[in-house]
Amino acid sequence: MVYYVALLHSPPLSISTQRFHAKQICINTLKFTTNAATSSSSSCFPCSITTQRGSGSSSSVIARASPSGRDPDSVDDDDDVRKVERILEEKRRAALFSKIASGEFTVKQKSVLLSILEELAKVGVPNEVLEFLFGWVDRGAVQLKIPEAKGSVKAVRSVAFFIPLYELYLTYGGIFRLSFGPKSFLIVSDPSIAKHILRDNAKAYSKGILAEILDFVMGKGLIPADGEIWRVRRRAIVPALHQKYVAAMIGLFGQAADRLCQKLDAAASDGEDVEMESLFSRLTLDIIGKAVFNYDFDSLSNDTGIVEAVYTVLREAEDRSVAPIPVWEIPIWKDISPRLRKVNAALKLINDTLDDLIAICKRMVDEEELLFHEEYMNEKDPSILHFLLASGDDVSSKQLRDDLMTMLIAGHETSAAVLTWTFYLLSKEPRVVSKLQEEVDSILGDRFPTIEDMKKLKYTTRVINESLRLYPQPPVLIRRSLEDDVLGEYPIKRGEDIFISVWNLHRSPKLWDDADKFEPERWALDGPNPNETNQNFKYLPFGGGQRKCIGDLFASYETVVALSMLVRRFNFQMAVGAPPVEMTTGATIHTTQGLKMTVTHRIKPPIVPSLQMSTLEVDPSISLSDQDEMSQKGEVYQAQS
Ligand code: HEM
Repeated sequence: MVYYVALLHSPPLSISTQRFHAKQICINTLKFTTNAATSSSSSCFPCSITTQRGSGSSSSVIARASPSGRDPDSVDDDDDVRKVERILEEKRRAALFSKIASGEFTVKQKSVLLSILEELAKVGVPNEVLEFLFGWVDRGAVQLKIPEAKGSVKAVRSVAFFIPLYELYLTYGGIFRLSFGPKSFLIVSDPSIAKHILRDNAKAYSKGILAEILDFVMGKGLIPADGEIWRVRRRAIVPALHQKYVAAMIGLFGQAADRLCQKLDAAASDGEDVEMESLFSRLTLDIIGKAVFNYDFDSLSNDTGIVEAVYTVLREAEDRSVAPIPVWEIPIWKDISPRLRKVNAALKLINDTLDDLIAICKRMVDEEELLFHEEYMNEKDPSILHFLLASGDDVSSKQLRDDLMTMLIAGHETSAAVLTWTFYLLSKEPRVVSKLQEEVDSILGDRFPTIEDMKKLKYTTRVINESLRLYPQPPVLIRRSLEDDVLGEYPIKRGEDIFISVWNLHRSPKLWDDADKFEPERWALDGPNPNETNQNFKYLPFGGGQRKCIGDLFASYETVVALSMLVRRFNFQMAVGAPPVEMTTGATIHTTQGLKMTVTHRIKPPIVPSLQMSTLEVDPSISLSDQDEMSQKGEVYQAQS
């Protein structure tokens, strides 16, 4: 994710396996107003202890309360009653001190000073003296310190960085600090802290390191942007993904998936194994190019020019996110490094292409007579770019390019990774595949999927939901605190770099039954589609709060369409002799050596679609069997024999 993350790939973790479970109390916030020695009236009324949890902090305060609700000063003195109350009060305070001393709600990492105070309490130092000392102790000296894992991680050099973070989470809990020399990160794996950062106090956090890393390719695009630029761009872009647009995209998804099916047809017929990860990457590149700026990369059949440039830039972004030293920031390096020169040339080609597309689109908008309205969509070019230009979006072409590039990257690698890991998971669960095929056969038959089918393909959707739980893309969300804050029980300073480990949240044994098991049935078919809100931030497939993914529905439908169209037509198995499927990280989770599969036609495919794919418009209701059905069937059966 970040070049600093690569520090994880350098020196073995020397971690003390201390576990911290006790509750905290911010001792210096205790206000003991009931001092019998100084105020006879105040000592009459019992103290009630309240724990304030609103902001995530857990500071205890002692407030006075009158049991009768009467004004204390107006109470007639009754010496005996007051004596009893005083004794009770003394007892209560003594009990509280002994609880503090025992560490019941006290610090998880004690300062030396606090330890001394606790020892004094244990050996019977009078309460008055302790009260004085507790009041005198500096706040910082007794504040909770976040559990810390220090060290070096040579031992895990070859592992995707979020894997050791999981092990550390099991030892250190929902929030801990990971330090390497002077640099440190907070690792968050607790749903309520994630909710606080992403939603409740989102304004206090920026994208931090992520924005620095992605600057060369996304500039001030929606993912890295913060503050006012982000607000303005989000407001401009989100309306472009309206319902009518997403519905139109279903046709595009179907066509692109069908192109992939044709490729797989050939492979199945020739008995050739296929590398599915790269095919999914091409599928989703073709989709997002059309969907965002109406450009057909045609990467399923073409591997040069602009497609190569896109991959060069993507690889660079991923390499930078895990590089140990940011060499690209060294001025002279830019001129002498052949790799950087190649990256710059690729960026130039992409930018020039985007500029051309923007110019073409501007001309189209100028010539069309369509009035702009909420669900505006040009049927010939329903792209997001077209919507933005037609809306009169007043923005520099650099900003527009940054936004388009951001969506290209955000919507390409993520969906490809979801499909890759879904097929990997399915290869191990024939039971799930059978259920999936049964549903797809009965709902889709031989048609292209429509928007109505999206509601009906419930099990298919649950398979994607579950795949996103086990392989969240990206596995970690990055933030930096812009101001001091309190996370859970811990005060933090401005400028902290934070990783919210979605991987840990999604695989936590504390939050899920059989957390590592691929079980689409854990999501009820007739229940709501799981999201961060109804799962209370233990499930974050598309993030949450104000920076939540804008393409969530798009991506859900895209993956459901591709999955359903592929499994209704083919069976997929891991290829004999395929390299082991292991994970590595870039912006998303990749395999180390691809996902090599053997594809076979299903014995009884519903039908084999074979459409002309030149335009975007597909009448989704058209049954493929209406179109030259016999000849297509002939091809299938030939291929099978
Ligand atoms: C399965 C596919 C996808 C997954 C898993 C996914 C996941 C995510 C996640 C987790 C975030 C939040 C990042 C953060 O909080 O730091 C995000 C943000 C974003 N996604 Fe997606 N995404 C997917 C597809 C798409 C698509 C298709 C598009 C575009 C059409 C898109 C555009 C964006 C944008 C622009 C943001 C930044 C939003 C903002 O910061 O305001 N994503 N995505």
